Amino acid sequence: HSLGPRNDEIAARPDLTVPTLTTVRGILSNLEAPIISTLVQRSALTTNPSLYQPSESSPLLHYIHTQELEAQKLHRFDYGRLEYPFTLPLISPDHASRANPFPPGRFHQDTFSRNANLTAFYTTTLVPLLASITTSTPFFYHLSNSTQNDVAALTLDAQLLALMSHRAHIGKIVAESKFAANVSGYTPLIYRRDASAIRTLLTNVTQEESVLTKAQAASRALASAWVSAGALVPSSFVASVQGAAVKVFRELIDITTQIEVEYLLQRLD
Ligand SMILES: C=C(O[C@@H]1C=C(C(=O)O)C=C[C@H]1O)C(=O)O
Repeated sequence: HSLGPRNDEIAARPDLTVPTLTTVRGILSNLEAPIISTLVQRSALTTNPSLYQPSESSPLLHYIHTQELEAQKLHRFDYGRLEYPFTLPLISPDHASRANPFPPGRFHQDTFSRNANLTAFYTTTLVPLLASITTSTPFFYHLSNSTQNDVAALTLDAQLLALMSHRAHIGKIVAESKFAANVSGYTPLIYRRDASAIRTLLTNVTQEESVLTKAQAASRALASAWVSAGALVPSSFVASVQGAAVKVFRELIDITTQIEVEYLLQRLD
């Protein structure tokens, strides 16, 4: 696909207009509860470190691959869905032409996914944190009293990674919406391929801080709700989940920012 989409593929691609930044921020905010809920559920299971070697042949990525083959048939990764697979080839990029122009505000598919960074963060940073939450009574009960529930954990890992990936790749529409609101500011930087100036122009530290503050409050609320609901979790559960949630959102902000920059570098292709 290095030559870009085939003509029939282009014809099949809708002209998708992105929402304004305020609406996109609401879309990002709407993903915080599901990400943190899944993190809370996952934190109440034990962790088998052998599933998470940082390699493409890890049981984690193998499990995700089997799910993605089915998901693809159900159109999970179609154009404009902002869901990008971890183990399958990526959708081909858009190229502007006279017959197929991309005015500001129209979504323009690029060639980037940052899923590899997410799995690296997950296996090297998040899994050790999850493993340190010593749950002696995971919610799947086996008569053998084994605390190992590999499939239950992997199912939640796959769900959590898909949600995190979706959140980060919404950076593409954040970027389009910022571009449409400031075409004359971004255009020369894109032509100069000045990634660091683009990053400076799109970064909003106040917004980032508000995302982190909300993640901290939401993780306290959701983890505490598990305790009130009767979950047999250690006394450190709420604090541990909060610590993990803040790490997750700090990483998501960084990866979202990278995705925004990369999207803009290809915006005029
Ligand atoms: C998503 C935005 O862009 C950047 C990334 C942020 C994030 O991932 O939440 C927050 C602020 C910006 O630095 C935004 O401005 O809302």
